[in-house]
Amino acid sequence: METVLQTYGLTKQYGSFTALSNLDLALERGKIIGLLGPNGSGKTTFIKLCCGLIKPTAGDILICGMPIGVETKKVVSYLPDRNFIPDDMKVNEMIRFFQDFYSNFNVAKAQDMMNRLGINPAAKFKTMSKGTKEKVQLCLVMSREADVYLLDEPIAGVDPAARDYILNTIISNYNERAAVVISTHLIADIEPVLDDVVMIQNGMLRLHKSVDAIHNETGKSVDQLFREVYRC
Ligand SMILES: Nc1ncnc2c1ncn2[C@@H]1O[C@H](COP(=O)(O)OP(=O)(O)OP(=O)(O)O)[C@@H](O)[C@H]1O
Repeated sequence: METVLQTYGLTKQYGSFTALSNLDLALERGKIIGLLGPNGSGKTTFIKLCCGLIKPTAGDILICGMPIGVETKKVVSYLPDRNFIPDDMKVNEMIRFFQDFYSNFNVAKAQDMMNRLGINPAAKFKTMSKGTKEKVQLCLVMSREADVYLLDEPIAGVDPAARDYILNTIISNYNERAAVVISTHLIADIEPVLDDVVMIQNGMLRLHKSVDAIHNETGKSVDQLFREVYRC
């Protein structure tokens, strides 16, 4: 399987605090990868580094063989852990904005996903509930034909029925040449769609394994293993 995202000795310090330490990771195309770890373990830091929003203190990241820059931003689709749509913008305006901004944005796909989720394209963002806002933003991000999707806590506020639809349809039906990285604490919900798991702790890589290997080697679910590894 071809590597699409690779890090070598990736380290990020905020002042004297080390948030990520010497991370060597290779993520493959065609995989949905759960990025797991307790609060403050470095998940968002990792995602922001891969998006080019912050710069590493040391180490390198290659996406599709390229260092982080303009070219990687074209092939990385990023869902931040906070709202990115201006309050007064309507959904259909945001779709046009994405269309203008990203050459790889598939308008029909976005409209279809939003239609299935019952989202009113004429609604202003500020009038929507927390969960609906998350759905709109995820639909936009997943409608880009990207090589790497980086989703930071994508469905924390979404109700369980919509969560199933999102996981089974939107996240599972991504471009098969891509890798989808999902940072989440909703492990039991997301586990059925995951291929691989990356666990980090105090900014260090704790485990990178396929979900099947975890099941076979430990007889445990990822959720059970997580609770054991990170027991307080
Ligand atoms: N801009 C910053 N300045 C200083 N410290 C920071 C900054 N951003 C993050 N940190 C620290 O780096 C560590 C990792 O933060 P990060 O947000 O990557 O964790 P996380 O795994 O995403 O956490 P959570 O699960 O709570 O979202 C934390 O200790 C955090 O306080």
